[in-house]
Amino acid sequence: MRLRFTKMHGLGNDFVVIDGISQKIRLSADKVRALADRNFGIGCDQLLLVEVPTSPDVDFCYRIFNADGTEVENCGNGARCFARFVRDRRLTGKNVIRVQTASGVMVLTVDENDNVSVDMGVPVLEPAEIPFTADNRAVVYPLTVGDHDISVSAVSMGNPHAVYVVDDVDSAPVESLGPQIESHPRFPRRVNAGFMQVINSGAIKLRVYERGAGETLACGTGACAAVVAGRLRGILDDNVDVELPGGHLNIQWAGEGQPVIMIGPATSVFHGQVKI
Ligand SMILES: N[C@H](CCC[C@H](N)C(=O)O)C(=O)O
Repeated sequence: MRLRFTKMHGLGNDFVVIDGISQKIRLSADKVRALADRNFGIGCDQLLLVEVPTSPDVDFCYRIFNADGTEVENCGNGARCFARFVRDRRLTGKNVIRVQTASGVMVLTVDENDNVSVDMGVPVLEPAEIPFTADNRAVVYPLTVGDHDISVSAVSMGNPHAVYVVDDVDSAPVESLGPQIESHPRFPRRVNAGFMQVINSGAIKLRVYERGAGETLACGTGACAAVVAGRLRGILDDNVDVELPGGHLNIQWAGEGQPVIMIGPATSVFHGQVKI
C-alpha cells in the first residue's frame, strides 16, 4: 500500500503525520518503527495518526506513537502540528479545534500570527496516577539513579515526566542520566526525563530525554511539566518562557487545579508518499 504523509515539526521535535480519515491504515509497532527509522524509513521522533472523532463533542481523534513503536497518551508539540495539519489539509475550517487523545480532550486554538495555543489540561500530581512509586505526594522526591542520588519532581501531563533541576543544561548529564531515569523502576510506564535550568522566575532552559525517542530538540509536555514543577517549588511565575534546543515555548499555569496553556509554532516541511 502507498501511504500519504506530511513531515512536520514543532521546534525541531519532528513528526510523520498521517491522515487516517481518508486512508485506512492499521499501524503495528513494527510499522511505526520502520517509518520512524532515520536511515531506512522517513525518520521522526513521533508518528501522529489523525482519525475520525469517537464522540460528538470533539472534532478529531489523534493518536501518538513514539519512534520505538509505543503508543502514548499525549504530545504537546504534536498537538500544535496536528492543528496545523487539519487546517492546511482543509479537514476543518475551525480556529478552535477539540481533539481527543488517549489522555483526554484538548482544545487547540490557531491564532492570527500562526502560533497555536493548546489547553494541555490540568497536570496530575498524585504519584499513583502519574504513575510513580512513592509513599506520599511531594514537590520533590529523592531518586537514586545508578550511583547518583538526585531529586526530581514527578508530573503527568497525560504522559509521565520527571523534572531534574540542574545548574547548567548545556553541561547536564542528559546522555548518561536520561536513559537511566527513563527506565527507572519507580516509573512503571517509564518516564520522560527533563533537565531544567532556572534563568529567572520567568525563564528557564530545558533539555528532555524523551521516553521512547531519546533526547529531542523540544518537548511540549516536558515544557509544561517543568513549569509546573518550578511553580510548585516556588521558583517560577505563572507565565514562563521555556528555551529548548529547538526554540522557545510560552507556558502559562495559574496553579493547582488549573490547566496548563502552551503557545508555540508548528511547521509543515514536505508532503510525501511511502510504500508500507
Ligand atoms: N515521548 C513522549 C511523547 C511525545 C512527547 C513530546 N514530543 C511532546 O512534545 O510533548 C512520551 O513517551 O510520553
